[in-house]
Amino acid sequence: MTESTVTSAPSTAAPNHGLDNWRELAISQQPSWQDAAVHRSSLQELSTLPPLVFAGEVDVLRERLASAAQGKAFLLQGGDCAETFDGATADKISARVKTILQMAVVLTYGASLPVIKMGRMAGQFAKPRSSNDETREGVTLPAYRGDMVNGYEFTPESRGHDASRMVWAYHTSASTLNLIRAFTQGGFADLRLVHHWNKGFTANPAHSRYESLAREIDRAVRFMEACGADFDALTRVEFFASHEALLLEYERALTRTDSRTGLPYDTSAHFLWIGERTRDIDGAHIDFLSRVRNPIGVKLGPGTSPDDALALIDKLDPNREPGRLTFITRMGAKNIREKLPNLVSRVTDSGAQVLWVTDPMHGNTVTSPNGYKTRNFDDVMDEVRGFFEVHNELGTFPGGLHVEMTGDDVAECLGGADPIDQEAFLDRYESVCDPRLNHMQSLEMAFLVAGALSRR
Ligand SMILES: O=C[C@H](O)[C@H](O)COP(=O)(O)O
Ligand SMILES: C=C(OP(=O)(O)O)C(=O)O
Ligand SMILES: [Mn+2]
Repeated sequence: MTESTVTSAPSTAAPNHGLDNWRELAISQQPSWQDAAVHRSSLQELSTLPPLVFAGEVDVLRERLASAAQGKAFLLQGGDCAETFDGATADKISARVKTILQMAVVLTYGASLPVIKMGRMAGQFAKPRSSNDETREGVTLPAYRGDMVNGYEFTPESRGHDASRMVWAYHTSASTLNLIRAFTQGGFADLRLVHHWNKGFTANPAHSRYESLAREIDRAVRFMEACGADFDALTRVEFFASHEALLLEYERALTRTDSRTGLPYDTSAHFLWIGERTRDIDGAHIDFLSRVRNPIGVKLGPGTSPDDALALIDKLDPNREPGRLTFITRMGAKNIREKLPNLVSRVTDSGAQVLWVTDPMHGNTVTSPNGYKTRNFDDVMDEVRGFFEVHNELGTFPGGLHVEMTGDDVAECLGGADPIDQEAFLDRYESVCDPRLNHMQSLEMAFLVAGALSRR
């Protein structure tokens, strides 16, 4: 692993690589901190804390993503819509990592490709919102913007924007990442163990339609065993951390100069993405992320024109560097077959090679009749199918899946083979922002996607 130097105060770091240009540009979705002194001291503290990831790991990820862009690997990126500080417990973190590892084994089999495992974890604490405020029973307060900004509790104190939460987010990210590293390096990721967990999924009669694929995987594992495969070498996996780079002050304070290359890396995570609401081509987010060496994602909604996509490539990946840029499309099941082909064709014709990933969640959000923000499992799967159809038709690579999911038995998305109905929301809806696939729905999606990948 490579050492990165730790700069003292970011604003005085030299050379600066234009890392503060964003401060002069239009910026949206930022907090209004209530206490200037706390704001100053929090950023000062963040700028001296150790990096959360190392530049060498970030470089490895860029290589992995480059192979996914060429159809030689597949990205699985998943986790909460919004992580919470209270939710950073051993049980919840292990359940999420476990579910991602289980999904990855199924996808590896289906795709016959390495699966790059990445959590929306260890830093996914800031949320862009459609509205600045929330009204409940006649009382209006600032909207919840993620634990890095304010609390979910609906009181004026909790909803105030408190900059010390950025430091809290750093420490929660550090402890989450530490546990993820321990699990994925310490034996928890053993292929035999993960395979054993997956047997629990098909034991449920509701999942009998997935039995034949599960049996095939079982036979493959036995075949490996019979051939004398070294299972002890399969007890560790690479696992990368990612989040939306929304609060640029936080990202800036954790950006450090790599001592090997002298180049800036945002050490808050391996991979950062820019959301649909903050990808203004002349805005602050695009400018800042264009200047760090990490692989970058951009969410593309149904309103994205091919020219928008080409302009993003020019800004974020001017050298057309393999693995640098990932487009995460979130068109909605109704739009994807109409909107995606032109986008992909124009980008492909331009000679750029980006990694195409589907986020089948954010274009399919609806309100249930009993008032919960939800998604239908069938709509989510329809968008995934549309994504594969479009890429198959064009001969391009459907390179990955980006999902909001949890390892817990929550009820937030409707449907699935063992269906969740809206009545279940009353007891088991836990998300503080968008609805997530629960453990079983996540595995079901992996089985369905594995089927699609194996038919390619
Ligand atoms: O996760 C994405 C956004 O933060 C979320 O969908 C916004 O939700 P809202 O429309 O309820 O603000
Ligand atoms: C905010 C998110 O998505 P989008 O930018 O696609 O709306 C998200 O991924 O939680
Ligand atoms: Mn979300």
